[in-house]
Amino acid sequence: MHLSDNLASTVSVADWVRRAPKAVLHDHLDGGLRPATIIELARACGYTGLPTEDPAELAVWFRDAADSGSLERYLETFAHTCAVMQTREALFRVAAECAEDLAADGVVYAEVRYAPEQHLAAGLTLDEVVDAVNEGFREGERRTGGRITVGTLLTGMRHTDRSLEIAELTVAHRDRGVAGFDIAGGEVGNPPSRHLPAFQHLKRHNCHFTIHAGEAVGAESIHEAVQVCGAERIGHGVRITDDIAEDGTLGHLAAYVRDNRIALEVCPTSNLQTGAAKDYASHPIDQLRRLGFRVTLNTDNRLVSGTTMSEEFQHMADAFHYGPDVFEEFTVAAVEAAFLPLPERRRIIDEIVRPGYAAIRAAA
Ligand SMILES: O=c1[nH]cnc2c1ncn2[C@@H]1O[C@H](CO)[C@@H](O)[C@H]1O
Ligand SMILES: [Zn+2]
Repeated sequence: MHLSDNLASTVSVADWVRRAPKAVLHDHLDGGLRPATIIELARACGYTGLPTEDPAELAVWFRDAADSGSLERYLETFAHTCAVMQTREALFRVAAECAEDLAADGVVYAEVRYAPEQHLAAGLTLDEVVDAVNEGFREGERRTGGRITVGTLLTGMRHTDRSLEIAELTVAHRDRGVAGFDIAGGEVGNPPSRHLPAFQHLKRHNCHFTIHAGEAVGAESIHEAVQVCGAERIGHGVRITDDIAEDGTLGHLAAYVRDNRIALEVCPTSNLQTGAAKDYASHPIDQLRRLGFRVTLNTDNRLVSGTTMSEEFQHMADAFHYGPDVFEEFTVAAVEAAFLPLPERRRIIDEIVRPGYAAIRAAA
């Protein structure tokens, strides 16, 4: 089946869904650019590889090209976005617009990730990349009048050998806009344990990290991420269902993940595109939430997956008849699992998330 028909740009989003306060923990900076910005940046830097110079066509191109049933092909599309994100100005602009776009969608807290090593082609240093992105996010927060708080996660790529360096970069920039670390990229053949020195460095420095696992590879990848590497959250993690019997009985790994409240950063539309799930209605998110897992709902890549937080919410509302209570649960779960100091998490939940959902219920 070609999945485009299911994809987000065709969904009609209810007004309350747009207004609902949201938190996103899993959103890639280089997977969420505005199409018109890519085209302008490509002209400015002389990149001639774009498949089209029409913004609407470009948006459709990304979504369709990524809609392949394979994670590897999904990831190929990032060559175009990374190509235009090589200067201080480009990184600043993309980050500022990211904050604006998320805030306009009702997102009040975001952790946005990217791989600094993919932005060195025009001569920036790793530190300059991180500074440019952070400054862009501060500018974006300002433009939204403080309606959103954004932290970043620095991603090491699974197929390269720079993860320790990126872990060191994370520690160096912590408390200055960087909230934690992540590992991403093709999962097959690149188990997280390859990057053990990076995780050990982060642990030694009491630094937060999440790992993409259980997307293209099954439960063994999640086991490594949690038990060998020590991940606090799991990117995707949907294939934890490999360790859950038909009748809902949990195996030891699934029980460990649930009972330790290890958050799953679930991204339904992305899962449909990469073949990690068949369709929205059979997506394991509902089963996982019923079994008591700490489930969070995320975009993964707004451009590449043709989605937004509101659209992910709406797809789940359509598939599982979720109302405000379930979205409040997902949002509180996300803030509880955020790489933020506990008082700050509590403030966002008590002062923004709970009152926002109370207002939605009162208006219904
Ligand atoms: O769902 C995903 N699984 C694995 N890797 C991903 C996913 N989405 C994006 N990236 C990879 O992460 C890099 C840094 O942001 C992107 O360039 C892309 O290669
Ligand atoms: Zn991802």
